Amino acid sequence: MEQVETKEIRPLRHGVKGRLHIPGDKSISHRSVMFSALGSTPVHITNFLHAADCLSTVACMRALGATVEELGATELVVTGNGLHGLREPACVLDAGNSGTTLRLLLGLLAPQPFLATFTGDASLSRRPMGRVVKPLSAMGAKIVGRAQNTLLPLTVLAPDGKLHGMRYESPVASAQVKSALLLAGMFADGATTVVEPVTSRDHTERMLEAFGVVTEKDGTAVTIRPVAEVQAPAAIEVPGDISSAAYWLVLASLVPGSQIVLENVGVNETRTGILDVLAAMGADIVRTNERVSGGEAAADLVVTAAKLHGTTFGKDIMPRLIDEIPVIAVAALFAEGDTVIMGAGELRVKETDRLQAIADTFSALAPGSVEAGADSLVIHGGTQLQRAAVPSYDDHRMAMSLAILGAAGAGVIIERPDCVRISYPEFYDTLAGFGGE
Ligand SMILES: O=C(O)C1=C[C@@H](OP(=O)(O)O)[C@@H](O)[C@H](O)C1
Ligand SMILES: C=C(OP(=O)(O)O)C(=O)O
Repeated sequence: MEQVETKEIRPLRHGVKGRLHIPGDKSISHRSVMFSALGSTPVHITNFLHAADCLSTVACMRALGATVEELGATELVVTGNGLHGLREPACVLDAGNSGTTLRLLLGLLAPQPFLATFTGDASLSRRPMGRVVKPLSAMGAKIVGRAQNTLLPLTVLAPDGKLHGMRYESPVASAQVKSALLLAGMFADGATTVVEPVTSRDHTERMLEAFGVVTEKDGTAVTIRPVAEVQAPAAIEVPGDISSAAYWLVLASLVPGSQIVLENVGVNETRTGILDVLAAMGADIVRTNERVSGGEAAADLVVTAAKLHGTTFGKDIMPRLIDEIPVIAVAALFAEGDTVIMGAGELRVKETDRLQAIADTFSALAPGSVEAGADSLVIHGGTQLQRAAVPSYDDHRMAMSLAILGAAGAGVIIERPDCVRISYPEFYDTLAGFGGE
């Protein structure tokens, strides 16, 4: 029988204390390298997220002709060959586990006068790409692939002339869809507008502005016009990732006696849904040292343990906390009363089906604690916990959320734990520093 790697997380015996550096934001790190590759002057990127997903983006951009120098693990200098300077890659582009790499690059490569083929890992090969291929094809892109051009492997061919700008009403609130179309729209023959049901994270719009490209916002609609060139900034400082800070926000809230300071966390309001939900649950989180860098807001977050109670939220806040649902579900498990999460269907098409994964693992660790619907979860707080072995589903956010559940509760054994390398390689070391291993 195949030996499955496991990691045991023990219950913490005391509160967590101290100051933590939070690794760079994943979304902003991807964009910093992609957009710098479109300029013609060097961009010095600091606090870059040195994790597998962003390294997939670095490898793809190198294959497309950009120069990426690594001054250190989290410090890069990226130099492009101008807006029209990407070149045909000599190899297949591997997006690994990263939906952001694949969807944004489909948009960026759709207008280019060359061929590129994408592959990815087993998880990415199951995720839906029709949501970007369909609108890009309507703009004139030629993208072919498995399952009627909706699944990896996918090949982007040179289009016949320029793509056509268009107005697209997206059925999903997705920054990856929006960003793919805005990037393609830079090279189109007219304006491109993306309308979302609810506004998704706006890092693309903010970083484009730092590159001298203005987008126009009108409600949930964003418009980009054709661009002749971009002016790369000399430097980009990536703030800490609130999606990584989320694990410590929940752990310190749950374990009595805790107080920690999470340094330099990105608090762009399209990302701070978790702060609003935890506040509604009674958490004690205070922002200090608020500042803005490169158009992105950041702050230190001071978290003190508090008694949490259940809450209800739905689709309007979902894009602002989409990746934090697994760890919010952990907070709900320790809260008093029920938490109801609605409009969360997008979780079914992430690295794994996260609604099913939460339902199955919580049922093993706290039998009877969760009911999953088609796009909803009800979590019964205060359910009796037990130690058990549970799979990570090779999903970094599931592995980290389960580790927090075990550390704050009765312990846990995580099968296939190493997927945390996707977004937070030092996660287990940090948890061990708190006594959780
Ligand atoms: O644009 C981005 O950087 C991301 C957008 C979100 O995905 P969707 O666009 O699919 O919602 C999020 O889940 C992902 O982790 C990163
Ligand atoms: C969904 C995620 O990322 P991506 O879509 O880039 O794979 C995530 O990090 O939780």
